[in-house]
Amino acid sequence: MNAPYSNDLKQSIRTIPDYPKPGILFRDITTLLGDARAFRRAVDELVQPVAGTKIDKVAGIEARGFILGGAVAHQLSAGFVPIRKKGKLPHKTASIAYSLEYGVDEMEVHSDAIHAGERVIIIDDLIATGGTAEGAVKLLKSIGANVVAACFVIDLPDLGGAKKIEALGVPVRTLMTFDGH
Ligand SMILES: O=P(O)(O)OC[C@H]1O[C@H](OP(=O)(O)OP(=O)(O)O)[C@H](O)[C@@H]1O
Ligand SMILES: Nc1ncnc2[nH]cnc12
Repeated sequence: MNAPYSNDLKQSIRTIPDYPKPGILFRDITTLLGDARAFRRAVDELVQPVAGTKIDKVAGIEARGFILGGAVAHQLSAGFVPIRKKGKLPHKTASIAYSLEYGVDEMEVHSDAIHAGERVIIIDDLIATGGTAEGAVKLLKSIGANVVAACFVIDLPDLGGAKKIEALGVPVRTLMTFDGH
């Protein structure tokens, strides 16, 4: 199901040891974003599995999912829905607590961001434990979304996140994997 990726794309990711906590290998996409060809290629590959299908909205997860998700939404001629950290959205929200590889947090979405039954894809840069993406799936479903896919540039398969999301009935697409974490 996952798209083949070029070594070039994988090589455009920078790894920072012990950030933000000791023991974490942080996979930094700013180097991919700063490389025009890699950025375009990543967006094209994220779009490719759903191109030609009806996608009403792209939901991007703060913060790195905003950069990729905005570009994907534009390419699909879909709307964009921000899923934000607690306290940042001005109107009525739905919220959910979640845990991720290096912490716990709470995310929110505007309650009226989705019309019932709209077909939505989730975009983020990376899936690790899947806690963040699981929260996003549950949050979007709670406001009426039909979540048809969750798409990430990077999968850390040792942490099991992609399997967690597939178990919720949402297909997962990723462009590359990094073993270890
Ligand atoms: O699969 P998980 O273990 O849940 O981790 C993945 C999440 O962690 C990172 O975001 P982070 O919370 O660091 O936020 P940021 O994009 O604002 O830096 C990443 O962009 C994903 O959203
Ligand atoms: N290892 C990692 N690198 C970058 N972002 C992350 N989010 C969760 N785990 C991460």
